[in-house]
Amino acid sequence: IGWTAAGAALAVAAALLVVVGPAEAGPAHTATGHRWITDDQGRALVLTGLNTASSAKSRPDGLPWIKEADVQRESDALGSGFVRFLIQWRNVEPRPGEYDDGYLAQVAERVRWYGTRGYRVMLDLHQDVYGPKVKGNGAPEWATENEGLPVAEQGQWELKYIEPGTVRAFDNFWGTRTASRDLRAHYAAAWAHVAARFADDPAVLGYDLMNEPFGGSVQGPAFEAGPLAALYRRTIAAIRKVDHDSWIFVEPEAVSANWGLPSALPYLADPRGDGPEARIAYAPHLYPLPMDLGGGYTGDAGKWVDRTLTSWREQTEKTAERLGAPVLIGEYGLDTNLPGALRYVAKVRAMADDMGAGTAYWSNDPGSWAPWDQNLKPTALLPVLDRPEPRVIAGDPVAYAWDERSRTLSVSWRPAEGVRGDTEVYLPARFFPRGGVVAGDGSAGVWNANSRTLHVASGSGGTVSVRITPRA
Ligand SMILES: CN(C)c1ccc(C(=O)NC[C@H]2N[C@H](CO)[C@@H](O)[C@@H]2O)cc1
Repeated sequence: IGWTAAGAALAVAAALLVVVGPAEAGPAHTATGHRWITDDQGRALVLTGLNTASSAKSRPDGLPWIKEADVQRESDALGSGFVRFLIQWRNVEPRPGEYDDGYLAQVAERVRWYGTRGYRVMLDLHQDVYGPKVKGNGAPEWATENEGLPVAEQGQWELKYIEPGTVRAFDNFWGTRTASRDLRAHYAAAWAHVAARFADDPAVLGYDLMNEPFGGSVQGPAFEAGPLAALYRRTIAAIRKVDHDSWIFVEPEAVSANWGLPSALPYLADPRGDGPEARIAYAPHLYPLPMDLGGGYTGDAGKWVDRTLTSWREQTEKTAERLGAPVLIGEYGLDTNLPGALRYVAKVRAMADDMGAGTAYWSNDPGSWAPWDQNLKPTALLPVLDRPEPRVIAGDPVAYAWDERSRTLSVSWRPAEGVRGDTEVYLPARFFPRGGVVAGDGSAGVWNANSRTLHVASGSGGTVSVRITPRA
């Protein structure tokens, strides 16, 4: 059976695992007490942005299509403050043990384009289908041991993952078939080299260790709790030797977690410390398989998507709690020509707000998935992504939610010891042409027209709750 058919069965099974119910966010609440990624003033970060860029997978230079002006355009159009920036192992380590610091200098220049505009950057060592030698992207040829086994082109790109050559390359990478070369040592060392380069870069928030991990012949809990967790532990240790403070993001196996199935990823200790000192974050992707069945987000397909969202949230929060980790949805997205697509994106953003999770939409590459077309003109997706949202919250977030009907952004938090600065909320021009008015606790707010952010000071003690509406 095709991968999608098998996947559909899995996704339906996952959806049945949960009590029937919509994925609608409940009363706007976020899980207080759960972990947050914080800035150097101790404020909770609400990370919202795009994946940049799928084009890096195939370009020989391993870089995204953008120029600096495109970063400025995104900042003006979306007010986003976060980017998941794709980089390639083939460009980091073109020959075994030899690192291309010219490539990292090119990456650093693009990081600066984002950093000077207030963005935080997560570097994603990206792979799909292992690497170019097996018709994928990511790994260098010298690290691709497919032993001459074939990889036939497929109508659906995902099916290349289960071609003989690809499975063999993954098995030899993970060392689960024979005592092959320790390619995992190279992978951890490559990350240490990247981390040493960016450890002191104020714009780099952290590192996404591997995009959508795949276990080859070993799947599910045996993979996640086995070779995947072992590689993560090895890589975390290597990074922490050169970078004490950056966040380290770990992903579950893609073919289960993307679709709302459970992850068996175990707790991963951070050498920098446990509990509040740990800086390990959980970064799953969200792609409800019923969406791929062509019905978009309408009718029965829409109902199955909602069940998948409910299952996905339940499994994600279970795994994040086990890891003691904040959640960042590293990828979500779809072809916005599908029926109901924009309603789906809005629902994912509302769910992420309700979870207190960051989001990186897939992707910024011009086209039908993106907020801009091939001529860089805004698509109907842009206003759905360009929504009022906190950027930083000066304490322990209790809840935040945007209600389009009443044009009200509600934010509540508990001021916390040692947290300095204001709560800053982003107010897009389409809803707040002249900024916002604060009702409830907190100060009247100070408007920064450049960044389109309203800065709200909060008193001490108790819970601060504010409702922000457009200034007349
Ligand atoms: C069979 N396997 C292992 C598999 C199937 C499907 C996906 C996928 O859809 N991924 C979703 C998106 N993520 C990548 C980039 O990370 C995009 O190319 C996919 O659309 C991944 C793996």
